[in-house]
Amino acid sequence: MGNRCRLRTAICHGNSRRCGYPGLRAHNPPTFPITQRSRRTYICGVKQPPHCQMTTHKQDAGAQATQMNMLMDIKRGRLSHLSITRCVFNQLLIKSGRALKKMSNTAVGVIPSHVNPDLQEERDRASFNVTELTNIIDGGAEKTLLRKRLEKLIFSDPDFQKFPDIQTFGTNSEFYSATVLKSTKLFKLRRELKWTDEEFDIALRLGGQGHALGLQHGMFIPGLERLATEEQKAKWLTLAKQYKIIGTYAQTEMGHGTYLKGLETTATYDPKTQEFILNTPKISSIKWWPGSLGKSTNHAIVLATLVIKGKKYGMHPFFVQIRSMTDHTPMTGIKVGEIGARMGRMTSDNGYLILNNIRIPRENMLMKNAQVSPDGSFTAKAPNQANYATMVMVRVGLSYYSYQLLSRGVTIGVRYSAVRRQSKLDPKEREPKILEYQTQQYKLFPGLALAYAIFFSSRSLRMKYMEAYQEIKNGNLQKLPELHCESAGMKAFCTDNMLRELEIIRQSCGGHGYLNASGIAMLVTIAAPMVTVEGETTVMYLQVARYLVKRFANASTGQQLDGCTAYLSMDHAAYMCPLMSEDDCRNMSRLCDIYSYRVYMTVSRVAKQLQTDIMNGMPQHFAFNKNLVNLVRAAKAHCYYSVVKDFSKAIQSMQASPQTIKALKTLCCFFAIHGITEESGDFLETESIGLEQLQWIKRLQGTLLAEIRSDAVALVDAFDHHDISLSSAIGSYDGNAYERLFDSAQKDPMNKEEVHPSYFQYLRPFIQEMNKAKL
Ligand SMILES: CCCCCCCC(=O)SCCNC(=O)CCNC(=O)[C@H](O)C(C)(C)COP(=O)(O)OP(=O)(O)OC[C@H]1O[C@@H](n2cnc3c(N)ncnc32)[C@H](O)[C@@H]1OP(=O)(O)O
Ligand SMILES: Cc1cc2nc3c(=O)[nH]c(=O)nc-3n(C[C@H](O)[C@H](O)[C@H](O)COP(=O)(O)OP(=O)(O)OC[C@H]3O[C@@H](n4cnc5c(N)ncnc54)[C@H](O)[C@@H]3O)c2cc1C
Repeated sequence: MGNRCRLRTAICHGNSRRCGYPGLRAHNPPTFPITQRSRRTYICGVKQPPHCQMTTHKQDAGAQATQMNMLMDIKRGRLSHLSITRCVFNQLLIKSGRALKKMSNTAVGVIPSHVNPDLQEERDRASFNVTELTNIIDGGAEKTLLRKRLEKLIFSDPDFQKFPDIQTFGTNSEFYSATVLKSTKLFKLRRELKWTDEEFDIALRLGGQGHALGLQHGMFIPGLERLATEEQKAKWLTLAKQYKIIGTYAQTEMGHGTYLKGLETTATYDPKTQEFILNTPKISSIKWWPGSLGKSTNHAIVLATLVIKGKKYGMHPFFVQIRSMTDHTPMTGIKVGEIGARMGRMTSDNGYLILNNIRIPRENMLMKNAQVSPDGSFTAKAPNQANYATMVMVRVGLSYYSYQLLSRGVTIGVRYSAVRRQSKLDPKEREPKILEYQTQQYKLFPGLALAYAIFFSSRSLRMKYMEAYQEIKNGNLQKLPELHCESAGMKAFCTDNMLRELEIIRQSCGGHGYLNASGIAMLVTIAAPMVTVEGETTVMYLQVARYLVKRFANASTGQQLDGCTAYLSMDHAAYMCPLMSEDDCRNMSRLCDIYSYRVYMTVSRVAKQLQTDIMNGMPQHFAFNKNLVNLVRAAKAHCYYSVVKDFSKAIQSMQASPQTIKALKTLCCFFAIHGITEESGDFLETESIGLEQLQWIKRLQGTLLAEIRSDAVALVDAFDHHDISLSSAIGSYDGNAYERLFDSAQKDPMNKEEVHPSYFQYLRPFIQEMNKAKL
């Protein structure tokens, strides 16, 4: 109601005493029932003066002139569109004839075709060529063209164009249907157009959030590729790749997600029938969370503890049909469904699965790594952890996915900050863009730098993964421990920091950041589970720490280490902080040395403490638990160092113009020194830097914020996210944030009717009752 009054105030040129909101307090509410006829003449129970009663009373000349002036103001862009409702405007149209109608179309619900001048100004001042950086991110100019070609194809489809609105306003069920439609359309296009894997990957990324059938390509197909024998692949992988079957990866249970040795689902071998009998015997053993399971899939890779003649052989994968291929109903003995509403948008139909004496043929155990022969003898070709291969792949993928989410978020935050004006810096000047405030830069630029850092580091991880995967496929598991450490560490680092920065960016958008239409709120909720899925952050950091402590022990015996822990075997005895002056703080090689020393000290201290505790008689698991916080600290330090190093190396080897290199170097340096200021306690405590160096670093941080500020919009433009992928009213390429916000509000189903049914059901009787009451 208040809003309505405020709107009237705006329309009446702020004459609030005559018809507006503050005047309300001076009036008594009407003491008669409000009828359809009388409704328009009363706003908040206040009888409106004639010039505000546009549809019910004849306008006088003055009121007409007022409306005409207002329309002219709107046309010139002087009046905030937020302050005009479509309904009031329609009333104006009826009264003011064709000439006015023409003008009004440019004002309400119509998004200008030009780029917001405030954003254009930012683009004009860029110090480097944005397209060049976009090409680097895409992997070359021809890849950018390929992406754009796919964008054009996919986003010309009205169903994809509608998707952002369904995401913002649809019910869970509508959103789920839209994601099924989206997945099936992309799958069909892939077949019809014979897309390569690369083209399909790009298409999936462009498709934005929510793929009901995402697990098909996310884990089901990769699971079959990694866990099935050649014979099994010929049978099922082909069906899966042709979408003749739709599947998921069902590992987590209600009682256990992290501790895989604790899984309670059993696959008991029956040599008489040569079948496995699958059971989820207790409430805690119900499969719980698998994506696409709730409503979409008809098959699953079910991870279960193998039992032969009463003996347990650890977790193994089984190929199970869960729904009928004719009517999609659950197979006999299976109960399956959705697990319920969750935080934010449900980007997949996560499900539960109960298995009650489900018999599957012996051949349905995925036997690449271990076999059960018809008589029930068990043989393993690889350690049981080889069955974790699908998870390693997804962890690598999630690191890159963190880049995608964060780069979208920071695009929204930076563009919005360039078009939003608020408060005063110089009292004589107009209100500045909020991007001018140093504190705003401090909210946005760590996320911007992190997005680039994650991009380059996850790209490097992907390359290492491809190399190692080829060897692992051929049975050489030598690189597996390091790959596990790096993928677990990057997954934890990227998702954890990405989520933190996204929430800060959301807050940097003020009130609008809380609206779904902003796009940033949605990104935060989509990012939230990423810290949990595929290995919870702390658990993953502890896997890294375990590897670091082992490698430290190796290095202590004089072994020369290679790979990501090589620094542990370097001689650090003569370490001195390499920063001799403030200028040195821009030297990436010196900053990397500081990081390397900090990790070395953190790892060595916790490793020595563990050793002392064990030597003093503490059982190993107790000693480990007593040092968990410091172990996680060591793992985080290791990961930060790796990412700084990867980012810096990528720039060193980059073929690009000096201007682009300079912009990236500034960002990389900012990323490194930001990490030091954030954890200055650790850096000081380990004597990686001294107090004086910290002061230099903090001073430089201010300078770098100002340097990045002038290129901030160009740096986010270089990500080149399509407006449909961004789904953001405040972060679109044209920067017409207010018009898009208003336009979006008009699409809210709540605005379909002028008066909500609850008014007639509850509010009107209540108001009437209150008006009849004596006191
Ligand atoms: C877009 C969004 C898509 C989202 C999709 C999400 C899908 C999912 O979430 S699927 C479910 C994912 N589930 C998980 O990630 C479970 C997490 N838990 C685990 O991975 C394991 O239980 C873990 C790593 C914590 C512990 O492993 P576990 O074997 O039980 O015991 P642990 O004693 O720690 O390790 C034994 C050895 O295996 C090694 N190891 C552990 N994991 C791996 C691995 N993945 N690869 C290679 N080696 C491994 C350890 O380093 C250790 O080696 P060593 O003995 O030489 O030190
Ligand atoms: C959106 C979403 C999608 C998912 N999709 C799938 C899917 O497709 N397939 C599937 O199988 N699963 C899926 N999962 C499940 C997911 O993989 C698990 O939730 C995840 O692995 C974490 O396990 P948990 O829930 O058991 O957490 P828990 O392990 O119970 O974690 C709770 C807390 O305990 C702590 N903790 C646990 N163990 C240790 C330890 N050893 N040391 C120190 N601290 C510890 C953790 O740090 C955390 O703080 C999905 C989950 C979500 C949220």
